[in-house]
Amino acid sequence: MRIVGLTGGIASGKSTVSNLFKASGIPVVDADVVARDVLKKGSGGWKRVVAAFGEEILLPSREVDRPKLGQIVFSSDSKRQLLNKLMAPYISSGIFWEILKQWASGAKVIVVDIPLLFEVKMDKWTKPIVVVWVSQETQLKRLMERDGLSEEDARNRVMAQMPLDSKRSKADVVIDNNGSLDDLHQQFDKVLSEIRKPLTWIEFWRSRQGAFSVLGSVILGLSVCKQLKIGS
Ligand SMILES: CC(C)(COP(=O)(O)OP(=O)(O)OC[C@H]1O[C@@H](n2cnc3c(N)ncnc32)[C@H](O)[C@@H]1O)[C@@H](O)C(=O)NCCC(=O)NCCS
Ligand SMILES: Nc1ncnc2c1ncn2[C@@H]1O[C@H](COP(=O)(O)OP(=O)(O)OP(=O)(O)O)[C@@H](O)[C@H]1O
Repeated sequence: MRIVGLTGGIASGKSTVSNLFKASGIPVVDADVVARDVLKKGSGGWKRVVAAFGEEILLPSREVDRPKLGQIVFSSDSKRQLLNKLMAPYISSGIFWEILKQWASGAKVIVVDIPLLFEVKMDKWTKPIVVVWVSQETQLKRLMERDGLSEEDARNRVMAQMPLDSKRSKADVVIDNNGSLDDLHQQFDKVLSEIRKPLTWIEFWRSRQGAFSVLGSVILGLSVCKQLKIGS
């Protein structure tokens, strides 16, 4: 099994590339989707975040007012770090379970689409690391167009992440997404051939995917035993 790390900056084009992986039959674990579930009303993450930020971040439905919480955390490093600290355990375990489910269903390659790959140290578990890179000018333009943000709000969100050039320097594979969608598709085809090659044994163990496979086998084995009530 190969766990591919897909990252970039906000609005750099990760979801666009994710959709190309899905269209090629490769399952994608989307960290943003996992993070949304963590904040679902009544969940453990929701309780911790509401306790820390107060009920003013809730809509009348008592679901989190996401734009409002975004405004709070993307304009204050300390509040963003607090949110990350509260949510990180739930996000990491959620990503782990999603990968395990895909692996148990026989997936040979799994892509993890995660904006904060380096920040949450998921880069240790993925190979290759694919970074979708754009210039900051393109990034701000697309972010403002897509989300209807002011330049200040867009810049706050961009500055809340590790600089994209730093991520690019840590990448195994860089997709330059400054061009058209056709240009992106051409680069994607090269990436696809790269990730379909099996990992060498050294890559398998060095990227901790060996450890993941052992851990996943133990957990799956225990859940099968529990279901069959073996050893009870
Ligand atoms: C603050 C929240 C509620 C704002 O929600 P909103 O719907 O407006 O934005 P959304 O979740 O779609 O995020 C848009 C993009 O913002 C960036 N982003 C999100 N959270 C963070 C963060 N903590 N630090 C830096 N960038 C972030 C990502 O590139 C993401 O793709 C939301 O971003 C959130 O819950 N963030 C904390 C969880 C997290 O860290 N998610 C990143 C997964 S690795
Ligand atoms: N090559 C391209 N040319 C023009 N527009 C693009 C290109 N790639 C992506 N876009 C557009 O730019 C915006 C951001 O792309 P996308 O949503 O894929 O970024 P993302 O990295 O997933 O963002 P986020 O971090 O918010 O999840 C979208 O509106 C998308 O349609």
